[in-house]
Order: sequence, then structure tokens, then C-alpha cells
Amino acid sequence: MDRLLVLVRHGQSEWNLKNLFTGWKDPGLTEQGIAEAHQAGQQLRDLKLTFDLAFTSVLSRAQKTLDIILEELGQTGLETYKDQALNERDYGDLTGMNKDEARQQFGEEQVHIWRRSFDVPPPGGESLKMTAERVLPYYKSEILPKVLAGKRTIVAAHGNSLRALIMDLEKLGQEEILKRELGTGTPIIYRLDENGEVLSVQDLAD
Ligand SMILES: O=C(O)[C@@H](CO)OP(=O)(O)O
Repeated sequence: MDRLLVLVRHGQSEWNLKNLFTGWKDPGLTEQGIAEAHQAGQQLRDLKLTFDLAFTSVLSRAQKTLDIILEELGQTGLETYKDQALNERDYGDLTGMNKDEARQQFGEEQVHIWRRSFDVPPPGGESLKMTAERVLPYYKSEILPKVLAGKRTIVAAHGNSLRALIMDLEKLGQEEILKRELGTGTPIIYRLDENGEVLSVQDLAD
């Protein structure tokens, strides 16, 4: 049985382009982001992958990325579940702030800790740990059982909601996840065994 799970971060958003902390804000995709989503769909099509189910967040940049990918695959209208459990981490008080200005104000190291550490939340926001505490229960109750039942599944979500999931899937430690960056619009293809353990991983960024 093919237990296929594809994760894809949304294409570049307007706020990625402006270098703003985004979190739960809902900017659209840029032209480049739209092109990245088309390319992701084409890559999956070249690999002859199709899906039975899709999951995404309630944020439009992830939904739009998914729509474009499904369009490229000729799968528009695929059964899709949208849930805020898959939203980007809430960036709290940093939301809307320019990342370079934040570095100037708070220091390079502090900003890196807020962005990439496991358990230090940005002021008023969610740490990666807190993000994982909503992503993983949703993954385990809603997504994984479908994958294990042989439903080929794609999840279009966000840098940090996916990092939380990848940390669990790939059993990465806190030091390893600190360095893990996800490109916009880049699919990562997992095949799982009957217990949900990763058999293989193919990052199309490589
Ligand atoms: O701004 C955000 O919401 C995220 C993703 O773009 O940023 P970061 O790279 O800091 O995780």
C-alpha cells in the first residue's frame, strides 16, 4: 500500500516579499508565489503523483497554493479539509513588524531565538512547541489515519506549522529543527510505514 504524505509550504506571500512577520495575518501570494505553486504542481505531475485528499490551513496563501497545485494535477475540487490547527505560528506582537527592523530593535540573536528556537515564544505569540501542540494532535487524529488507510494525502501549510510536523516525522532534536528552513512552494514527499514511521523522504528543493 502506498502511504503517501506530501507537505508543501505556501508560495511566496506579499508579506514574505516585504519581509514582515506574518503569523495569522492573511496576505495573498505574490506573482512569484503563484509561479512557485505552479512549479510545485508541475514537479508533482512529473513524478506522476496524484492525491485522494488534501489538508490546508484557514489562511489564503496556503489554500491558494493548494488550489494551483491541484489545478496543475488536473485535480481541482479534490476533497479538502481546512483547519486552523495547520495555520502558521501566531507571531503575537511581532506580527506586521519588519524582520530587519526587529533585529535592529531586539538584536540578531534574540530575533533568531524567537524565529527558530523550540520553546521560546515571541511576545504574545506561539513558540514552535506551542505550535506543535496544536499541529500534532490534528495530524495524529485527522491526517495520519487517512494516510495509513492508503489515502494519498497532500498538506499545504506554513513554514512553522510544517516545521513542527517535520520535527515529529523525522524525529529531529531541538538543535536540528533550529536549522531547518523550508522553501516556499517546495514539496516534500514522505512515504510512511504501517505505523506512520517515515520510510523515505524526498525534498524537491534538493
Ligand atoms: O512571518 C512568518 O509568519 C514566518 C514565515 O514566513 O516567518 P519565519 O521565517 O520567521 O518563521
